[in-house]
Amino acid sequence: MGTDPLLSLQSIAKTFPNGVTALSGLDLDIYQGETLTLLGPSGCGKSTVLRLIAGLTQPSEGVISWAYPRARKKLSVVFQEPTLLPWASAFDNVYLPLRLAGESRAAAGERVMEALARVGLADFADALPRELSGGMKMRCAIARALVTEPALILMDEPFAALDEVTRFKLNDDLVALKKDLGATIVFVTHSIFESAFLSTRIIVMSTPHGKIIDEIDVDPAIVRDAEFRMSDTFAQISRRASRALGHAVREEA
Ligand SMILES: Nc1ncnc2c1ncn2[C@@H]1O[C@H](COP(=O)(O)OP(=O)(O)OP(=O)(O)O)[C@@H](O)[C@H]1O
Repeated sequence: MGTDPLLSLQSIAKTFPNGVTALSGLDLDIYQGETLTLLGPSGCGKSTVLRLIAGLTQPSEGVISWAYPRARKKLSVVFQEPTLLPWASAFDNVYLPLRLAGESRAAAGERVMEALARVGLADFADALPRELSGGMKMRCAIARALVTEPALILMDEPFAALDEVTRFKLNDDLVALKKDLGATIVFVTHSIFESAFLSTRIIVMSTPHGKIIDEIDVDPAIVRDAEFRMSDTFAQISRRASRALGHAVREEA
């Protein structure tokens, strides 16, 4: 991890036109190569942070500064819903961002197939979304996010709608992908175990206004495998996150 942040959110406030203040006075640095999770109760502002970073909404106050101007262009977002085009094949869904960037199908083909292979869908390039399971649809959405070779991947509860076994599998796959790609990941989740498994840093947020109430560093050198899930370290991280989350929910009550 470098010492200079890839991006910095400084004194960020976000008040929506209906008067709801989702965030105020938020300071957060995101470092190159980390897997940062934003963990917190529903409504504490996690998605708003992600949407601000993605440029899908603008802060009411404060600034988001990037290490280099191109960095903000090299990001991809994965949402909870895979949002695939129902009439298009897995190949064409993954090709979409390249098509929108003006690339021909032929020129993009190899990269599309490579992205599908990375998520284990090489044999399903011609399948329509309705022919894919929930987990495969999400893999396809991840392949679509990877195909542009982003430096930063923003993931908003991507596995929340999946059953636990599929979720574990996709967590494992994300760790492998991350090792391969080295991209920076910002991951929003409600799940303590998911955050403990994936993260190199956990930011625990609370209501009101997205207050950061704990920050948990997890050694990036830890191998995130089945053994890690059973380890004391994993239990310690989970306990600390759980305690912080308990405070977050009590503050809310
Ligand atoms: N477009 C919007 N207009 C008005 N209020 C909004 C809008 N988007 C979010 N909010 C409000 O801002 C607050 C933070 O919402 P946000 O979706 O960021 O929380 P979250 O932590 O991601 O929640 P969840 O885990 O349920 O997705 C909530 O009170 C929400 O109702």
